[in-house]
Amino acid sequence: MTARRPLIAGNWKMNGLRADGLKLVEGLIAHLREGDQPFDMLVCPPMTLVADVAAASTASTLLVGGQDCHQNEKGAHTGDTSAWMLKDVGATHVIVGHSERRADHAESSEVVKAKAGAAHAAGLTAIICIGETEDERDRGEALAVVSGQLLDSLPDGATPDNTVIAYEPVWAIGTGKTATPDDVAEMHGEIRKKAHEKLGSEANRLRILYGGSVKPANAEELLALTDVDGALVGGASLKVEDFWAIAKAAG
Ligand SMILES: O=C[C@H](O)COP(=O)(O)O
Repeated sequence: MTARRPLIAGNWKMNGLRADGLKLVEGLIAHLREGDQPFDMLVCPPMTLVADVAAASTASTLLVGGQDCHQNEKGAHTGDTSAWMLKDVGATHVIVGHSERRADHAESSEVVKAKAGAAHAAGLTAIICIGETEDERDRGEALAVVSGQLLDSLPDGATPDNTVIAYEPVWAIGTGKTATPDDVAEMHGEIRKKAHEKLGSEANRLRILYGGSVKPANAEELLALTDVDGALVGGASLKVEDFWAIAKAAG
């Protein structure tokens, strides 16, 4: 059995002015300094705060990431940010293919794959998000949709050291609904099985996070599942004590 260190990642989405973000990070760092923790903790603030949060975290174990990157290194892409720029200001990770970007910006798995490849080239770990809609689940297509997204979004050169997968059923995001532990266990098992097609036995080291209304009340049950190696948390990552309680559930 391969030991995988849990990753507890917070996606702040489009939330947080400078003072809020820095206060949140200060609270998390204070907790991290309480002692060695059996998990990695990552925050992904909005682009405006990545540099400040990274600077505030340098003397701690808190990791910092972006919420998206462009697939190119530089160029005429107004409003976009490259993986190299994130790396330059201290990020170590970047989320790609979040369902909100797939929906709001029509990002296909092909684009997500290119973004993950750019993240790797820049020296960042890509957190590739995959997940089915409620209609797809109702039609019995969840496993097929998620497997397809996984295989289509994983770039060549992906390894468990530069890639994390986040399974986020779209219908569970920000809704208070969570997939049942049985559904999550089945999906994560399937994702690992499919990952073997691309990564071979290295897939046993791949971290697969669950995301979708994770909160202190359900974290322990979800994080105890065999193939759940952490969480990608939205709303509850905006409160120090809630996010910390979720992380502690991983220990
Ligand atoms: O990236 C995080 C997910 O979209 C989950 O968000 P949520 O915890 O607010 O449901």
